[in-house]
Amino acid sequence: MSIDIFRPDALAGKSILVTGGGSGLGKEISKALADRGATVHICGRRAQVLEAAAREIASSDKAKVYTHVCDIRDADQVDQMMEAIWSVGPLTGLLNNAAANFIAPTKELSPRGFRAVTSTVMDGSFHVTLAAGKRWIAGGLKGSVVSNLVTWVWTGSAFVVPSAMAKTALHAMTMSLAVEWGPYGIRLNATAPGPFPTESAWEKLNPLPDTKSSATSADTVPMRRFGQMRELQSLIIFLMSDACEYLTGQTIAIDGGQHLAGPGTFADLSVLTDEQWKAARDAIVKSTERDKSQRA
Ligand SMILES: CCCCC/C=C/C(=O)SCCNC(=O)CCNC(=O)[C@H](O)C(C)(C)COP(=O)(O)OP(=O)(O)OC[C@H]1O[C@@H](n2cnc3c(N)ncnc32)[C@H](O)[C@@H]1OP(=O)(O)O
Ligand SMILES: NC(=O)C1=CN([C@@H]2O[C@H](COP(=O)(O)OP(=O)(O)OC[C@H]3O[C@@H](n4cnc5c(N)ncnc54)[C@H](OP(=O)(O)O)[C@@H]3O)[C@@H](O)[C@H]2O)C=CC1
Repeated sequence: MSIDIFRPDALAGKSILVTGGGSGLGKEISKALADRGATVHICGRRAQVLEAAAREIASSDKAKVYTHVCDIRDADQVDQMMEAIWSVGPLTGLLNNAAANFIAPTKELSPRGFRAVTSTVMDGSFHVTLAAGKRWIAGGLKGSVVSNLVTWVWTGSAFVVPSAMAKTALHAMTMSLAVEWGPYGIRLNATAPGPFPTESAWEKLNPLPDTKSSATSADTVPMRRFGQMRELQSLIIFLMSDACEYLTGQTIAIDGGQHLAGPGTFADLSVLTDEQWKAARDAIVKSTERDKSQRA
């Protein structure tokens, strides 16, 4: 079980927008931010979901939580939301967390299917980042943007191609704007979580129990377990805090090593017994001795 190393006031005075904060990881992260003293704004397309989430987030503390019905694919709606937020007070942080995804053979995707994912993940996150960034720059304010990405930004992934493409675009945005907006004191970082099961993601990525992918299995993770919410919460509290002001442009994997344990590596040998390792060594020594005996 991971421990909580943060003071209750670690984020006092911060005001953070979590897109897609009404469900899944966004809601759990919002709770952690509010618990550390941040004012939290959450947005999504479903008013009822947001209201229920706000009650949960606020109940964990005397937190200030604001809800905004906003489809981030629409830049005008995003701008109206930002005006409403700034009328309460400027943001200090933004978590790009809202996403759309589903598994599908790429050859079956229609243009609308492709855009359903990319317009949310890439366009939507860009609209929100730009709307916050230009207000920070105009006001001479610092800001911290964190985007929840995925390890496919390094590996790609079959059968979720629009998501892999759009998340990789945000990885590029993170590196690019870290440089362009660094002089204004605006930091951009990203997380690349491994499997942290949520209802919605598992419905879209794991719809058939008998054909479960290794991507959503704990067996393929070197740590042999799913991520714990506390672990992702801790990373994002840290990135949103003033503890790491020199940290920018980075995408940080938090996946128990899963993306490093691909089939092109020897990760699967971790199941070998001591006896099998001894037999392997004996076989290698034998082959080396044969090679040596043939040398001049
Ligand atoms: C190790 C684990 C890593 C996990 C990493 C990442 C995880 C995630 O990001 S999980 C996030 C999951 N959450 C969501 O997806 C929530 C939001 N999702 C949605 O709103 C819907 O599921 C949506 C993506 C389908 C978008 O909804 P909407 O904008 O209302 O779009 P439509 O229903 O009108 O559909 C548009 C278009 O897409 C086609 N389509 C939908 N589902 C599929 C599918 N399973 N396969 C192929 N195509 C699909 C649909 O047919 C429409 O196209 P047309 O038929 O051409 O009109
Ligand atoms: N769960 C996991 O294991 C992993 C998740 N991630 C990433 O973490 C993030 C959260 O995932 P998770 O919590 O599992 O998924 P959820 O589906 O629970 O969360 C997605 C959220 O985005 C919101 N959303 C979707 N489309 C829009 C839109 N157009 N405008 C505004 N809000 C929108 C949804 O609300 P509404 O439908 O009401 O609009 C929902 O609250 C995603 O970026 C995902 O890619 C990355 C790696 C692993």
